[in-house]
Amino acid sequence: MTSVGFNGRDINGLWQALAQGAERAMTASSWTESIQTLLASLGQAGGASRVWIFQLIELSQDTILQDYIFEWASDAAVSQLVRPNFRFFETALDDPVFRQIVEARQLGQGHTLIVDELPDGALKRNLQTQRILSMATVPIMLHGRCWGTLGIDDCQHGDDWGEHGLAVLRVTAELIAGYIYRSMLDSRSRQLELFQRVADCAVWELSLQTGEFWCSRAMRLLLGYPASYPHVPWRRLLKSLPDDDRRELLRKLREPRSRESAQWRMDVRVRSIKGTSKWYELVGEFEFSEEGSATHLVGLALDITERKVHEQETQEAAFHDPLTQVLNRRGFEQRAVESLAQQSKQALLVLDLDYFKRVNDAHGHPVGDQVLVLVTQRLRQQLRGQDILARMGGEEFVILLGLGAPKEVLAVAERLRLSIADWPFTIESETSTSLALSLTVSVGVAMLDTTLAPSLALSRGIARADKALYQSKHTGRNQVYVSQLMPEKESS
Ligand SMILES: Nc1nc2c(ncn2[C@@H]2O[C@H](COP(=O)(O)OP(=O)(O)OP(=O)(O)O)[C@@H](O)[C@H]2O)c(=O)[nH]1
Repeated sequence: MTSVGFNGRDINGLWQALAQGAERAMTASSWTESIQTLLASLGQAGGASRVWIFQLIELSQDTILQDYIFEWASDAAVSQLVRPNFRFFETALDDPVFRQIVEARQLGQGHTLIVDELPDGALKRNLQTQRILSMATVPIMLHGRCWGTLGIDDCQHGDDWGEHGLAVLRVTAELIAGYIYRSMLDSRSRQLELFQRVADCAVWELSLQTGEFWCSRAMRLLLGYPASYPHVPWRRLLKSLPDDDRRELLRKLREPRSRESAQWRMDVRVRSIKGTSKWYELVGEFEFSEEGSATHLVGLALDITERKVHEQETQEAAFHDPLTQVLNRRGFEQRAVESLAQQSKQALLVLDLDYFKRVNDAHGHPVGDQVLVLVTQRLRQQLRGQDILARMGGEEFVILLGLGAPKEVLAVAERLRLSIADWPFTIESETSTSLALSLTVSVGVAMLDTTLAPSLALSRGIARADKALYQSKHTGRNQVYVSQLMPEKESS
């Protein structure tokens, strides 16, 4: 290998200095210190006057705006970093040689110049003002674009740095690009973590082709993994979802996508490895290959547990009776329709306390309230898990029984009636002695026509059970009346 470059520059010495500089730069406390270390190694080994970095700020048709941001100088006398004319300095591109150099730099090309050999013009004058005899420059490329320029000035020798000299500079520029890139990533990830903390969200990315999954530290923490945990596999994440959420998620991922329907969202419950469950809103956007097929889904996971709990509480409140805690009319209708859609044989019972007004009138509304709570408890004790009990309003209750045989339905209705009538309700009072109140209930029964749509079967069933209740009330109360056990006989 050639150890000496053009005009006696020791290229091997330069490589060696670069390698040593890069090693020292690894232990530097910051990226700027790493760069400074490299520049110094290069400058000293190359016998240069200055090694510098200009950052490209803006390039237009006619001018280039740059900033002098790093420098190693062999001597304070040749240092230019602190000079005000190098702070955000704008240079016209009217010198053809300079324009050509700037344009070639954008494409990644380096240059070596001997100032005396340059044609007269702005560039030559400019370099002569700085007393430069020879120089070499290479671009620092980031993401394929020219981020800035690394240059080496020699104010003592007018030597060509040659291809070997440029090669050393190019490798140095590559190392510098690595430091800059790392520092950018570092500060971006800090910003990201901060954003995620403030917004209570995490970032994730899924490859639709390989199933490879990446999630930010914030998400690993949310899932209960230690911050240092390197990678949460997609399969493991899927396992932490309840079955129905997992099925829905996979289904939604398989839906065909186009660039016009790139947006994606879903609410899921996720169990952390500590066993706690949380709600997340996943919002994402598909990325596409050049051929137009979806390749990745990239998105945010927002913790919406509080909102979901609140929604559930609001829904609970909207579907339940606050006094007795059983379903209200709305809740009953919803649950009953769901139940009818699943189970065919069902009977409907409407129960209304007899002369309940007297309880309120004699003992006051609060006592009436206590009775309603106790009545609900007694009714519930007679029912099975799949039966649906609701308070329709006032002192009226409704029950959807998961039974179809008329005899069994009647037996339950009778049992319910007796559970109220058979023994008095004891009402404890703080101010007076406890009260024992005897009550009875009238019951109307209807078998549901399960050949009808659930909501129609239900509304017709309620109407018939109401009629039966009316009959029960007007023929003496405290009894069970059955509308007609077989719905088809109703019209006869
Ligand atoms: N304490 C209390 N009373 C209620 C509540 N809702 C309705 N009521 C009362 O229930 C009573 C119902 O009276 P009525 O409709 O005349 O019926 P009843 O006295 O039970 O007589 P029958 O049904 O004909 O046997 C009224 O006094 C209502 O004020 C409630 O939430 N709490």
